[in-house]
Amino acid sequence: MTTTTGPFPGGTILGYPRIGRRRELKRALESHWRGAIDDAAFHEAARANRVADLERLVALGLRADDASIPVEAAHYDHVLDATLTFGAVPPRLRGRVPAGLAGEWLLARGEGDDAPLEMTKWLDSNYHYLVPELDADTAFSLADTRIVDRFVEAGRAGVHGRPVIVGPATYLALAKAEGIRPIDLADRLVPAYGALAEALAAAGASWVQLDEPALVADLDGATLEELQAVARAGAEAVRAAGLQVLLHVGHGDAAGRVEPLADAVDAIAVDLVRGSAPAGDGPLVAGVVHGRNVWRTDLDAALDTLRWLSERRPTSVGTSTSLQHVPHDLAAETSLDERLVSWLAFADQKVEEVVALAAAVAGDVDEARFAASRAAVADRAAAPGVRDGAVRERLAALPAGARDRAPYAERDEQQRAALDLPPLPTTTIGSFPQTGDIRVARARNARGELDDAGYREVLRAEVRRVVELQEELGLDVLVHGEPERNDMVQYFAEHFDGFAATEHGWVQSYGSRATRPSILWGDVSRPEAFTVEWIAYAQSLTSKVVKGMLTGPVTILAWSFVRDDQPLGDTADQVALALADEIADLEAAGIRIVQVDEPALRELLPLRVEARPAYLAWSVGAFRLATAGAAPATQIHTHLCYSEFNTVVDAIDGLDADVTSIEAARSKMEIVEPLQAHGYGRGIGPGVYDIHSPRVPAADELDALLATATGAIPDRLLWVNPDCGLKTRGYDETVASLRNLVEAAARAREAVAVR
Ligand code: MET
Ligand SMILES: [Zn+2]
Repeated sequence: MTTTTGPFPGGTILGYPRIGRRRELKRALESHWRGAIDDAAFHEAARANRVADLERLVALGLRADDASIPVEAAHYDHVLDATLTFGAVPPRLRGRVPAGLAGEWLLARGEGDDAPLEMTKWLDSNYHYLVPELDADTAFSLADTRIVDRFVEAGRAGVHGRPVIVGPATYLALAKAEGIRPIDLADRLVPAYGALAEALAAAGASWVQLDEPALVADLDGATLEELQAVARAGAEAVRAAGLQVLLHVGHGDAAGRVEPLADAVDAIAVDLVRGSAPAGDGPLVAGVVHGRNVWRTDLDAALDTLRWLSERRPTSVGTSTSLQHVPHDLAAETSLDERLVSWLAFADQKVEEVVALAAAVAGDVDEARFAASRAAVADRAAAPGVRDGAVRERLAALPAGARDRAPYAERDEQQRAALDLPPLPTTTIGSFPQTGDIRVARARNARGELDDAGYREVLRAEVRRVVELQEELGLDVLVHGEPERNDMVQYFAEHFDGFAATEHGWVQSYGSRATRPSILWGDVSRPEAFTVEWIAYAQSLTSKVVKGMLTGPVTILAWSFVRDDQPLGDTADQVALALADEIADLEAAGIRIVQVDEPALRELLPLRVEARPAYLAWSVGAFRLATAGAAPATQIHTHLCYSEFNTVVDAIDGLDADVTSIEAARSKMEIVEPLQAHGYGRGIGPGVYDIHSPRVPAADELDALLATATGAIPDRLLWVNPDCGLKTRGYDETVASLRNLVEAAARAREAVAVR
């Protein structure tokens, strides 16, 4: 049993996965959206999932009676929960958001002409939250009681829990607003937190967790002093209702950022995996168990830290962030290598680590558990594959210039001669619609009902269809369509040494969507070529040039669970060399253009300004290492999407790709101006077709976007392409959209020819 070492419980977690051990919440959401279940059935399924999780946390050893257990579990998104709780209806929907689930889905998913709230990545994670939309008329009140209701529900299940909500500083820092800075709405928002706290106090709550990760990030929308002032006001409003406040920052180094708030809160939860303890002697929840990665905690090292801290201040054991970023339970994995399993901890195992550490701090050391942790740490350090001599020697022996290609002018000349493309060449980003037939064939192949030869024939037929379609549409640079890829990272992980794939390791990406990140556990290399077969087959079907298609090192790291025993940059370089081998084989097979996608380049950008130059140096360096071996006549493309790239134009230039396609349609070509200002001098394809929507872009829309592009980018550099891959779209809308795109490019070509 854990004991209390301070005014706060001895051990806690800052949040838990909400999608359900078997993705029960996903199924409930999608059934409700389909109309297969009614509101009552949805609420019952969501309730059952929440209560099962609470019971699980108690069974794992968290105390049920002292606010150790966080109570949250949003239906769709925790930022949306705050939006609904405080009635922050987007101005464009004022007076039109129905009560209950219908209103929640309207904000989350949109309906007809009403777009949903925009979706953006949560801090530096791959989780997407719904961005609050505010304006000068936004008023806040306690408009929805879900936070209180869930606390009461937990009580009925025997758990005196700790309600969790995004704090006001972070809520406003992550919001967008028309005509006003969101942070300037704090005076209106804070009293609503007070009202919520009063309702929670009336329901019997003792502690409230305010999540304020914005305090450890450098964000454009507010200064640190402003964020601190708003966070303080929020905490004071909650305390005024008689509740105790746990301020949770997590997500990086809180030292130097939260000290001024110490007197306004009752405990601070910080990330000690990525940061250090803030100064002071106030109660700390020491986040020594990593909430964002899947490695087993080194319990000895963690206990040392905890003992040192607890001699100086009241200290509880915690996770570095919510556990929502890791899968539920390692025990669900039946096909992972046993040795690898012994090095890992998913959410449930991390809860057990917290409980064991809390007991140890209180003097009750579970020797067997500590011994097992020690053995795992030692075994992992020495295991074959974790360090591969050949990979390490190759990296250590990289010649000077291993990251440099020939000067662009020389490449450009050779590529123009080799490729013979028209001005404003048209292309796509790689994937074509993943049809139901392909998915069924893949599933049947996995179950052994369709043999490998049969599966390959289904895929080859799809490649034929995609090549024929592109020829018929008149695209200039063709792709094979990526039918063989379930996922643009997992497919690479499956073909590289040093990676493992899980069976049930789902992590929520947004709403009902989850991904299954691969685990990068060892030194990475590529045993044999794996994309060449598909690209070369596509090239054999056409006289037009077919682009090879690879996923870049940064994106492979960003969308996997990555080893924590060496710098990320070293791991990225290993992946880069594996990709370089693939590029060499593509060239040898006669492929003249290779695209290396880096959609996550911006996502991994550190939250703190001071850490950004080092990140950009290694990430850009890894891309260059992957591509520098290509012959000058081979055209290297890259593709960037999912983010606002305006702030990293230098890094985009640093990639030294010959052609960069970049998401731009929804932002109306916002990126072209910074590129122009920078004097960007290589090929660029700002996306003109927003593939995130089923809408077919109309001719005049495409003409307008292309006019903006041709106005800012020299004709000889401009490419015409969609924003991103087409794999989530249907064939009908894809064909219609690409037809319009090719026609618009032809019109733009004529217009630039007469200038
Ligand atoms: C998220 S970026 C996707 C790029 C990939 N080549 C595709 O077309 O699907
Ligand atoms: Zn993309």
